[in-house]
Amino acid sequence: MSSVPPVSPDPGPTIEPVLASAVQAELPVNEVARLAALNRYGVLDTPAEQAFDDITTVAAALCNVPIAVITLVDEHRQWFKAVVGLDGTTETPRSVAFCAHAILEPDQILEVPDALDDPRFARNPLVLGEPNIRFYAGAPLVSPDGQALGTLCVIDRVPRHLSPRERNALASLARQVVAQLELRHLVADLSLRSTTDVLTGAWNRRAFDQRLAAEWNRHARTRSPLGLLMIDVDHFKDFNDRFGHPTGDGALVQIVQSLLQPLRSNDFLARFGGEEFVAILPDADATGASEAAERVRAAVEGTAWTFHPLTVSIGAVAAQPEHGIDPHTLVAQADRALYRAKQAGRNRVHLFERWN
Ligand SMILES: Nc1nc2c(ncn2[C@@H]2O[C@H](COP(=O)(O)OP(=O)(O)OP(=O)(O)O)[C@@H](O)[C@H]2O)c(=O)[nH]1
Repeated sequence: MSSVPPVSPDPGPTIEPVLASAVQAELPVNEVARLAALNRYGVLDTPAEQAFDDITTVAAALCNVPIAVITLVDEHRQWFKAVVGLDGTTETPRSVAFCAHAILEPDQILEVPDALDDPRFARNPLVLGEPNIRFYAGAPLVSPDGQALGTLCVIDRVPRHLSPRERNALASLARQVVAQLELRHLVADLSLRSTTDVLTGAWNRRAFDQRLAAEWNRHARTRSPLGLLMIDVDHFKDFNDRFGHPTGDGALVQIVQSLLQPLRSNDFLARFGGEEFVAILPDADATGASEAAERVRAAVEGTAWTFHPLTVSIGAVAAQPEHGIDPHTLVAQADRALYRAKQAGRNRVHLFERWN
């Protein structure tokens, strides 16, 4: 065996590899507000939707390009809400995103006729490799408060230009993307308002009915128990009479905080009406429901009240699938148990146990 290392063959003249590297866009001056506006829409990582898919389809057809994308520029990535012509791609790093450059000028379409001729993009990995971008035009998606959230962009693998009509059409479609985002945001907001109690911020009766129906179905499907607490503030009329209705309103707000504090994150608290609240306790059997009720009762009793101490009485109940009851009966039984707790002196829990 020789200790002399083998002589490597002459490598010949060196060829510099063309290294892909992106010229990163600067951050917009209003980046914090821009990201806040984007997050307000709650659109990131949502499933595909026909209305957005339709817009990219129309954009690709109008501009006669193989690729069109609705892309939203998140903190470290651009995420695609809708895409034509890029199978399976849902996001790329922000560092290589053309759109990260486009959002710097919210009032203009960024048009790159030939990426290989543009020092910002000539060595971009999306140009030198898949999807081999040569032409790019991105119309910023500008929210009503002036934040550029991302772009509607059209892309080709050959150099080209947009005609003035195509530019106008692309800008119009970008406005339609924002209109769709606004519409969805408004609907979500309205839906939240219609299920929230204005005074306390707790879920309202409508939300309770919906959640009880959903939890009841789950309870029947998984054959897991379902607990329910009916909670009523004690002597609240006296409190109102003594301190006035507005102070009573403040106390109801404080009560909701006390009621929520011992509940688990998947429990559901709603204002049933007036000074009565209801909590749905998924998977809680009779023992779990009465223990949770006692924790809730104690939390209210232990609250540092602003005006005068308040207590609650609680009717607790838990359904097992073999009980063969319906959700209305569950609520009625919790109400009966609450009545018993009131009769027994208030500031206490009564567990409903007898089904037959
Ligand atoms: N401030 C305020 N009071 C409310 C609200 N909703 C219901 N109430 C009051 O809650 C009181 C309920 O009175 P009652 O049903 O007699 O019950 P209670 O005085 O709590 O007596 P028990 O339940 O038997 O302990 C009434 O005075 C209602 O006006 C509200 O939104 N704000």
